[in-house]
Amino acid sequence: DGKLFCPFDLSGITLANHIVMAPLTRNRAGPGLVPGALATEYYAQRASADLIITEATQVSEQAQGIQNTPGIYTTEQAGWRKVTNAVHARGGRIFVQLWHVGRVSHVDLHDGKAPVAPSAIRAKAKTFVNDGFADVSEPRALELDEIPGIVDSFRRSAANAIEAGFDGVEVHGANGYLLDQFLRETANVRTDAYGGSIENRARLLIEVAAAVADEIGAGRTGIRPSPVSPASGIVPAADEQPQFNHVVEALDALGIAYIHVVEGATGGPRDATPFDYDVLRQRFRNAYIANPDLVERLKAGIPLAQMDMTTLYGGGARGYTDYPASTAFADA
Ligand SMILES: C=C(C(=O)O)c1ccccc1
Repeated sequence: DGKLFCPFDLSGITLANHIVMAPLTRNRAGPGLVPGALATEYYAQRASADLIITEATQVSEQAQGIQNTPGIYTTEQAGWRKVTNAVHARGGRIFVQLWHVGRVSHVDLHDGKAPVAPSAIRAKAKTFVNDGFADVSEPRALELDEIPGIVDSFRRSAANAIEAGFDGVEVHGANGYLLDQFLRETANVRTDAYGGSIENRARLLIEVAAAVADEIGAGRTGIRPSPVSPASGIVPAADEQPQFNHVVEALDALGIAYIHVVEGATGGPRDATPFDYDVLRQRFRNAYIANPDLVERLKAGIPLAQMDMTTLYGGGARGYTDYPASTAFADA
């Protein structure tokens, strides 16, 4: 509809186009779970999207669920500043996606301690630890008095994000991770204020969103939900509409900048809708990894490079920073 390359006002932040780089886990964090040595180049190469949402970034040690994913809860992890400076130097904007995996984790990442969850219900899912796939571990239910600490870890990480130069944060409320686990009857059987009804199951997500918005401003706060996705062992209820109607209404009341909805299954088939999302998703999702200059290619109608599926997660420059920008512009 011709808006793709038109400017866009995101709560006072003027974006040059309607193209956003989606959060993409790449498992290349360095020791101390700081952004990897190549992260600055990787994100700077893709700054023309004008808004980048980083890979999921954990808000505490407890929040980690896969090897080599970065954090933003220690002083050392303020190393993100190199990334934000490089993206800003190219006129781009960048939000960090704040993540707590909850039960989608493994005891080997937590010195033998059980991962946490709304209830002690193990996900039928695998994670990647010790350089291999393994079933996620049996979680323990969070005590009621631990929940304020979870909210606070998001609040503090949001403050760290602004300190590190990010333009805002996206709270990861999707894909079967902690905040999504609380939303689901099949993962959350609590009988306290955080379970047993639509409002109670949404309480933690809304408290986190409110704390982040209070800390850094609603206009710098986004949320990612995934209403019907079965990702990470989540079993959606037969009808998730009432639950997510409530979530969206409560988030809207906070005045946050955006809601970034996963439509259909994460990385899988979309719901039966009159619009074929699959073509768009394949084109933009794959393209973003393999085409650092996606915006320019789309503008000029230059064919898109295809991504190498074997170098998505972990490793070094191959399949990360070595995708070339198109030379067609040089000839033009
Ligand atoms: C953070 C992820 C998500 O939101 O799905 C993720 C994690 C591991 C591999 C791919 C994606």
